[in-house]
This record gives sequence, C-alpha cells and structure tokens, in this order.
Amino acid sequence: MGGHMQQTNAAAATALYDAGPANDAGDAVMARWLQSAGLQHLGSPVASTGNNDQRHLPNLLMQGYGAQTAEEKQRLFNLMRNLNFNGESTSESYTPTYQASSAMPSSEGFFSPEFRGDFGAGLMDLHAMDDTELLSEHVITEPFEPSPFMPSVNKEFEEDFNLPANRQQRQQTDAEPLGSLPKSEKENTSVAKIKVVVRKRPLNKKEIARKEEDVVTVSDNSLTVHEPKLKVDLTAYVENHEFCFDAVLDEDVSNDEVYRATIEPIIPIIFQRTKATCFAYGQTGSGKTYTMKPLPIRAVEDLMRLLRQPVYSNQRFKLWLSYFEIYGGKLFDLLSERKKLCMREDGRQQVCIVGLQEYEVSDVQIVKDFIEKGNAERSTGSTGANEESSRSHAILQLVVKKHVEVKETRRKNNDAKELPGKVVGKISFIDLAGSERGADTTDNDRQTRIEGAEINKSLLALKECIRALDNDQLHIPFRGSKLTEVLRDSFVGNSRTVMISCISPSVGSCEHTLNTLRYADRVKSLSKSGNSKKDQTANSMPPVNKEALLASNDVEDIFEPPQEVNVQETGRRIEKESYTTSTTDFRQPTSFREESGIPSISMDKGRSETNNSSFGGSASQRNHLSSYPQETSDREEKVKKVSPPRGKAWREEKPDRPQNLSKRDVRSSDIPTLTSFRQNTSETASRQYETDTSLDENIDALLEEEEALIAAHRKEIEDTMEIVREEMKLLAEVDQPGSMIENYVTEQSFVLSQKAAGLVSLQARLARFQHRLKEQEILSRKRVPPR
Ligand SMILES: Nc1ncnc2c1ncn2[C@@H]1O[C@H](COP(=O)(O)OP(=O)(O)OP(=O)(O)O)[C@@H](O)[C@H]1O
Repeated sequence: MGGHMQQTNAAAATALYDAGPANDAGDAVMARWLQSAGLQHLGSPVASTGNNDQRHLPNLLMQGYGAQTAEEKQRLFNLMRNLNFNGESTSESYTPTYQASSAMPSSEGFFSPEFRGDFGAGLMDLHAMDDTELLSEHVITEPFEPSPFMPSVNKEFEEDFNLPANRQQRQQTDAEPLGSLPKSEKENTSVAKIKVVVRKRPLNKKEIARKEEDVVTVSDNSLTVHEPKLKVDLTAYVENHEFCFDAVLDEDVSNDEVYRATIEPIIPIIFQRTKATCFAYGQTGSGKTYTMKPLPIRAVEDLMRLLRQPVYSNQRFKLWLSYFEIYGGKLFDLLSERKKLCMREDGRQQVCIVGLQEYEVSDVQIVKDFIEKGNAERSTGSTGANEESSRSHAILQLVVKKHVEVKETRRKNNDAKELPGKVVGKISFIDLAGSERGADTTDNDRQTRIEGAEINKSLLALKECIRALDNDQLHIPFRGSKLTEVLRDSFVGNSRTVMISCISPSVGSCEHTLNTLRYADRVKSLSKSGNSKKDQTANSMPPVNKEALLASNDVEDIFEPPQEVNVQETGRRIEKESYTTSTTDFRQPTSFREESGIPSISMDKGRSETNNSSFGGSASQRNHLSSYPQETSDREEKVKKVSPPRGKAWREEKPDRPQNLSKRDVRSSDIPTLTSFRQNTSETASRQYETDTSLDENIDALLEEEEALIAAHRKEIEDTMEIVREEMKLLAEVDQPGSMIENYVTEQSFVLSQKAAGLVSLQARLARFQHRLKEQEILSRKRVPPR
C-alpha cells in the first residue's frame, strides 16, 4: 500500500514537474526548498532565469553561479538528497556525481513538497537526520564537510535546527498544519533515535534585579558558557566551555518552535510502532515545566489530525491519555485523585503500571483540561529559584491504540492480525524534577530530605543507564529507580528520545548550567555510535513464540520488535491492514472492550457537555452507542462488571471525575503474562472477573504491606542512627582516663544485641514480603484459567 501510494505520488510529482517551469507554484516551491536549507539568497538567480524547477538544483551546485562556499554546497546537496530521499522509496538515494548532475537522470526522484505532505520543507533536514551523524563535544570546526562528493558525506551534521536561519520558513509552515501520513518507512528510520536539544531561558526578573550577567551565548547548534573564575592569586578570568548539540534554542525561541524542533517530526512515526519519549532536564527554575507544558497539547492536535485520516480512522485507531507522577519513589495517578500505582514488569520486561487510568481523548480541549487537572495534583513546593517548583517527575503519556473487532473464529485460530486495543505507538512527556534537588539532602525538613534523596537517586540511575548504554554493557540497570523503569522504553527497541535540557543563563546558575550541559552531552554521545547493538542487548530476552504472543486478546503492547528492520515490517503490516480489515472491523457488532469488559465510550466533548454522568451509561456513552443499538444494554451491564469493588481508595467513584470521557482502568488485568496472552474470551469472562477481584484485593493488601515495610525500614535506620550515637558516646567515655572497661563491655554488648534484633526483625519482614510478592505473582498468572 505504502509502495503504491509512493508510486502514485512520484507520478504526480512528475506530472507537476511536466506542467513546466512557468508554473507559478514552482517559484514558491523552489523558494521554500531553498529557504528550508537556508539558501534563500540563491533563489533569485534561479527565478530570474526561469529555472524554477527542481531539476535545476544540481545546476546551482555545479555551475558555479549558485552555491559558492563549501557550506552552501553542502546545504544544497543535503536539500537535493532529502528531496530525493523522501520521494522515492524504491530507488537508491540520490548520489550526486558530475555525470548525474549534468544529465539529471534522477529528476523524477525529486519530490514536490505538495506530495511530501504538509510537513513543509523546513522539516526535511530534521527527517533526514541520522543519529550517527552527530558532532562530538567541543567540535569547533565548520559543521559542513568541504565537499559533498567526499565519501564521508554521510558523516556531515545536518543543520536540522538552525532556528535563526529557518525561523522565517517555519513561520510560513505555521499555516500548513501537519496532516500527512508517513510517506515512507524510511521516514521512521530517518528521525534521529536520540536527539538532544538545549533551551536557554531569558534572565528572569529576580536575576535582572540582582544585575546578574547572562553568561551563555548561543550560535546555531552550539553554545558557550563563559564561566567567571579566580586564579590562585585572585585574578579574575573567564573560562569558556563550548558545547554542540542537535539544536540549541535561544531565549527568544517560542514554545511553538520548540515543538517543531523536537516533537513534530516524531508524530507520524508514532503510527509505525514507535515509542517516543521527550523529557526535560535541568536545574530548578530553568524552564522545564514551561517548556514541557504546551508540547502534549500540540502533539494531540497533530495526532488527532492524523487519526482523522481515513487510513487510521477506518481501522479505528484511538488516542488514549494518562498522567502520573513519580514522587518519593512511588507512582501516583494525577488524573485519579493521586491514587497510588504499582509498577510491574512482565516476562518480556515490558513495564506495566497497575491501576493507571487511561482516558480516551478525541478533543484537544479535553486534553488541556486533563493536563490542568493533573498539574493541580502535582507535588510542588517553593524553592529559592522557583516559587512553583516541581518535586516530582511528571509523566504524561499519549498512546495510539488500534481498536480491532475480533472475530471469535479467527481469534481461536490465533490469527496474529487480530489485535484488539493493541498499542500502535506512544509518546511520553516527562517533566523531571529539578536536577540539583539531590543537593537538598542536608538541609530542610525530613520530607524535603527524602524528596531530594529520591530525586537524586532517580537522576543518578538515569545517568547510570545512559552510561551503561553508552558502554554497550550487557546489563542496563533500568531497575535502579522507578524513573528508569518507566523510561526503559525510551532506550530500547523502536524508540525515539528527545531530551530538552533547560538552562538558566545567569552567572549565578553557571555551575548548574554546566552540570546540565555535561549531562546532556553524555546523552548525546549515546547517539553517536548508533544504538543497534544496544537495542539488541537491551532486548535480549528468552525466545518467545511470537505468534502466541500476537494471538493475545487482552494484552497490549506485547511485542516489541527487537530491531529496526522488524519495526519497519510491522509498520508496513499495520498500514496494509488498514485497508484490508477496516470495513469488516467497523461492522463488527461486538467490540473488544465489551468482550473484555472494558467500557468503550466516545470522548465527544460537544455531546457530553450536556450530561454529568461520568462512567457507565452516560449520555455521551449512549450517543456513541446509538450506532450499535443491539449492544447497548449488554455493554452497560458489562461496564458494571468491570468496576468491581476494590480496596478502599479504589472503591470510591468521585463525582468530580473528568467528564466527557471514557475511562479505562489499566489494572492488574493489563499485566501481560505469558499465560494471560492465550486467553480472554467471553466464556471465561466471569471467572476472569472473580480472579480479577481477588487479585485487586490482593494488590491493595500488598500495597499496604509495602508501605509498612518501607516505614519499618525507615524506623530501623533511625534506630540504627540512635544506636550509632550511643556507640560513639561509649567510645568517647572509654577513652577517658579512669573509665570502667567493664561498663563499656556490658553496655556495648547490650547496644549490639539491640542492633542485631533490629536487623533480624527487618530481615524477617523482608522475607515475608518477598513471599507475598511471589504469591501475588502466582495469583496474577492464575487469573487466566487454562483452556
Ligand atoms: N523560555 C522561557 N521564557 C520565558 N519564561 C520562562 C522560560 N522558561 C521558564 N520561564 C519562567 O521561569 C519560571 C520557572 O520556570 P519553570 O517552572 O518551567 O521551571 P522548572 O525547570 O520546571 O522548575 P522546577 O524544577 O523547580 O519545577 C516560570 O515562571 C516560567 O514562566
């Protein structure tokens, strides 16, 4: 299908081309192409000669009247390569040679922006970016190779994010909303795997009032931190630290431009089984929340636009949202009254968050409401640098799922093509807590110290993972923290990671800024050598019967293709399916959610404004269901079934739960175990329900025990500290002249037995809890009875 579409497009492009150079649109198109490469000044000679046709791009390169400098030539070459690259999926990439340029045999391979979709030419470079092409730190050489004809041409650094140069063009593309489908699977691989972007915020009022200097200067993709220093003889001098990143966004760059430089290129490949993560890193008050906040909203706009395309709407791709935070090493649902969540890992090391509420969304306004609601629930506090400082890592996830009706017969035959509610792709936005919070561990109250320690731990764990990946280590310590467990997806498989490092420009933040930049540099270095080996390593799991996994009904996201090549195949399969199964799917009277007992309710805001009922038989639900009249009553009945009474926190249905949305409780039933992959038919629904209920209760009890265990551990540490103080006192006394050694021995012996008793008790508690964990695991496996 993709191939067909591309052929059609190529033909259309040729037709456009054949329409002749007199075409008015041609000038604009050519101008945009040139502008996208920062070569707008070359546009005039072309226009004046009437050569407003893409075939003349090589002439610009070759004939000497266009590109003069090495940099211009490089840019022009990149432009040509990208045009060709995106337009022809079947041919080799265009490699300009003298012969090729003069004969122009590849002209048909050039691709009009009209047929490249609405990305606008400004994103071409971004898409063509190869993650093996990044420059290393402190590289001060020109970012372009002297000649495009050198074999090392692939090593050049694309000027993807040359924002000052491209800003004008980007503003133009504002009017052209993203609405195209990925034209080629190449698009998937052409988006950098790890992208590190730095954003400098302007000096704030306090800093200006304190007359603090701006010590960060930005130039294209690099920046310099001018660190004031003192010599031993107290002479002042400035040490310059230069860094180079995929993009450096200066203080005057808007949030919209940040979106374009970071998330926009990833959106289309979310539909090709990509798991993308964007996280903001930086000291408190550096602009992480300011930067992250608008990104999901923009992403939803674009995702919704794509979802409305027939190719996706026909096969019922839906968008789901969840929002949670990691605070003090624990997970809390920000859209469900901060309900505590459990993180579990299945046999395939896929992380699932038990209890997390997912909401199907179909409207940007609803997403805004969710984000506001979630932000209001976030753990914040006040710091010297930021009045509203985040004390947690907040994670907002947007998941595209393919909702497929399942034919009973096919499902029984383990037909791998029927994957109801399967995750197609997802994008996570992570607003990390301030990176210097670890330093808060010595002062403040106990709570702040614990917070600081937790944040420190998670950021260190993140660093450790990055280091391990960097060193191609076999073992990646994802389990080092909750954060890294959640982020695991970002570094393995078909993933894309965008790290936005936020920095404050003030001289007072110089040290933190340098730390942030060094951290960012470390992440950047990950992408330098490519990640193929790392991916394999991280995905090295025992062989699993893929067909059996794919035959699962109730498990989402069960198969992570281990390598890019598989990912592409999968992407192709999904695209193909969209045409072969959509009609049948749409007519299927029974939805997967109904069968599995999960309410499937439309998120039409317009409709639902008139009703207040949020769950189980709301007006919006009825509206949606009216197109399936035969199943309404059944569905409502089953909606009740899937909300069994649970532990105290989960039992309550709060009246202020967000309206207009269908809610899905990703409970333990979503933990994909190998056993559970094989079952979840309607016949087993009631047994399932019973097991689910007891499993839920079990999880509640387990959570309470977990709390108690951690509290006991904390108490044990406090007791130990008390004992240590006691021992120090004893030592100090025994050192005094005339001290009684007998007293010392007796008292020390008592102290030691106290110490031992504390440790033994904690150890016993740990063993009990470990046993409970095993029990729970067995129960969760049991929930799917054998056929
Ligand atoms: N690029 C920017 N342009 C204008 N104002 C900004 C920018 N970045 C941040 N600010 C302002 O700086 C202040 C602190 O920003 P923000 O809360 O995003 O910091 P943070 O890094 O999330 O801090 P914390 O880690 O403490 O949560 C806010 O008032 C915000 O509006």
